[in-house]
Amino acid sequence: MSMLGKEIRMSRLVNPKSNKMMAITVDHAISRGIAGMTGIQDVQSAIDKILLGKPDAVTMTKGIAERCMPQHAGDPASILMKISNPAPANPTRDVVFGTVDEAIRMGADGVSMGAIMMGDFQGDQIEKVGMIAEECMRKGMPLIGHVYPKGENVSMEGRTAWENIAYCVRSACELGMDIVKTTYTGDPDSMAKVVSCVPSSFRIVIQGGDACNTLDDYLQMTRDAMDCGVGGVTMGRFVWDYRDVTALVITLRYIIHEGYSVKEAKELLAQLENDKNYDQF
Ligand SMILES: O=C[C@H](O)COP(=O)(O)O
Repeated sequence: MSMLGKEIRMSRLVNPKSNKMMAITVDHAISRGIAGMTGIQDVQSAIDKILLGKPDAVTMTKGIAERCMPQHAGDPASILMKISNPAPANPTRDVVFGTVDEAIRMGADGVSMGAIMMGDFQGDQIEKVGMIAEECMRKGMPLIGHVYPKGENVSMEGRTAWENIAYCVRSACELGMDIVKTTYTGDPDSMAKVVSCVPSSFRIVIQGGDACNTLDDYLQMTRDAMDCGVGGVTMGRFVWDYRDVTALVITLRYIIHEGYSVKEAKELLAQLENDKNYDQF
């Protein structure tokens, strides 16, 4: 079977210079509600600001893509089509509500789905991922998994334990995903152990929201993750809750793709927030 479709789409998701992927997510409302998600209540505005910062991709559901992306049809950023989410009433079970065909029809370069591991619905989650992975393979579509150890059998501390993160990452690889998005363990040494548990061609990217309290911590986590072998980010809340979304997207892009240190990144961010000269970066 030809892998050309997957290869072409993957090449749009990953920066050729850095070999990292930088995606921003706006897919939170179904699982987290909308009242507390102030940065994406006006989702069109959030997407417009994010795309001005030139990420590689934006993760969203089909309905938001249909309504908010037509005016960005010429933008090089890819759509990652999120086809599942947990509902607040059942937080340990991702429910699939979209299809690979819809993602293809909307011009997406990847399908994104979640799986909550180490909980009551783990078997169901594994089964669904396996089936979507097979369909993605057949249709030439990369599959990005949001795979977290957040089931009933995991304590709050266990959600960032390297053993549990490594289990999620390894499972994603075994189930046929192309990229896994998961939680940062909290330090580069334990994250490097996670990275060592999958073949080097398998890409791990990290989320951001829960892990950090301050801007410094967030930038440092991103720098450390890139340095210990993590293959990119798919970040949401911290980015679109920031007072200058476009400036932070550009700053993260310079950490991820241009190798900026935290110090260089903070200088760039200050300059961008002051001058608003986004188009020069
Ligand atoms: O897709 C949503 C992610 O799980 C959350 O990303 P975030 O933690 O950076 O908001």
